[in-house]
Amino acid sequence: MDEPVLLTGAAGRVGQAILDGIGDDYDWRLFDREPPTGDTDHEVVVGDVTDEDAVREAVAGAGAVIHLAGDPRPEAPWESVLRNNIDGAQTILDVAVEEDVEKFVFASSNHAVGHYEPERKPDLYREHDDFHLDGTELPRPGNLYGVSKAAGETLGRYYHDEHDLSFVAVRIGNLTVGHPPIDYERGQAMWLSQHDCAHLFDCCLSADYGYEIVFGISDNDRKYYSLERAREVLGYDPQDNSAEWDGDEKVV
Ligand SMILES: NC(=O)C1=CN([C@@H]2O[C@H](COP(=O)(O)OP(=O)(O)OC[C@H]3O[C@@H](n4cnc5c(N)ncnc54)[C@H](O)[C@@H]3O)[C@@H](O)[C@H]2O)C=CC1
Ligand SMILES: O=C1O[C@H](COP(=O)(O)O)[C@@H](O)[C@H](O)[C@H]1O
Repeated sequence: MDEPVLLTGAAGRVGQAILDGIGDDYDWRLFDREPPTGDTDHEVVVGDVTDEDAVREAVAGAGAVIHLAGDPRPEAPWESVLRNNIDGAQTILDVAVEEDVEKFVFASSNHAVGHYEPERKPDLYREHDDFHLDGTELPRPGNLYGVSKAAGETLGRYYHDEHDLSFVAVRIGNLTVGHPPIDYERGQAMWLSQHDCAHLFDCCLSADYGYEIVFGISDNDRKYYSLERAREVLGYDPQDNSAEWDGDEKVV
């Protein structure tokens, strides 16, 4: 991609994982309401994703947007997800279309489908269980944060259908850097390693697609999210698996 890639929420955990992995591979423009704490060689715009003027400055000339900025807390209150996640997503999608952005990558979440779990857990989190979600199922959010992520996916559907924007929602599992979550079966089922995270978002920038929903997890034996669509459409080829770890030690 010749044009800059706008990375919103760049100062956060997922943003850092992406920059650590593929920071040298694109011409990045970073956007966050928090100024970067360390030195960066990348262009930086500080602003709020609900501020249309700041968003326009950030989006102008970008070929693609990875939109991470938002409230990531599963327990976040409605006021916060309404503003930061739903209004923020609509603001930047609208500007992205006006500014002729080609691809829009949206950080959705496992919590958009969290209510498939209560009656199936804990078996669902174990290798022997064969229940899988594949991204074609209806959202069943497990909390208001999940509702905001389902709303972001639906906003993307609208901007794709109405304005032909290429849109992919990545339902990120549990990004944990260094090793999978310890003593947490749900987290091990949906672990996304730092390496696989950067690779997946790289795929989202390189592949051609119309509207997609994929799951953003590593190739964990315990997984109950299918990786087929991410493999087929994006060329995602995850290298990590929480089963290869015993606590914080890699044993395979
Ligand atoms: N970390 C994870 O395992 C998962 C993350 N996600 C999603 O990925 C995205 C990034 O998550 P993390 O990096 O973990 O969160 P984080 O809290 O570490 O980073 C979010 C960044 O967005 C910025 N931000 C928040 N609201 C903003 C606003 N209104 N305007 C401008 N900047 C704003 C914050 O300053 C922060 O730097 C979020 O949308 C989250 O919902 C989804 C599933 C799992
Ligand atoms: O969407 C998110 O999901 C992960 C995993 O959820 P959890 O409830 O099993 O911890 C969470 O860690 C992350 O903060 C959140 O943004």
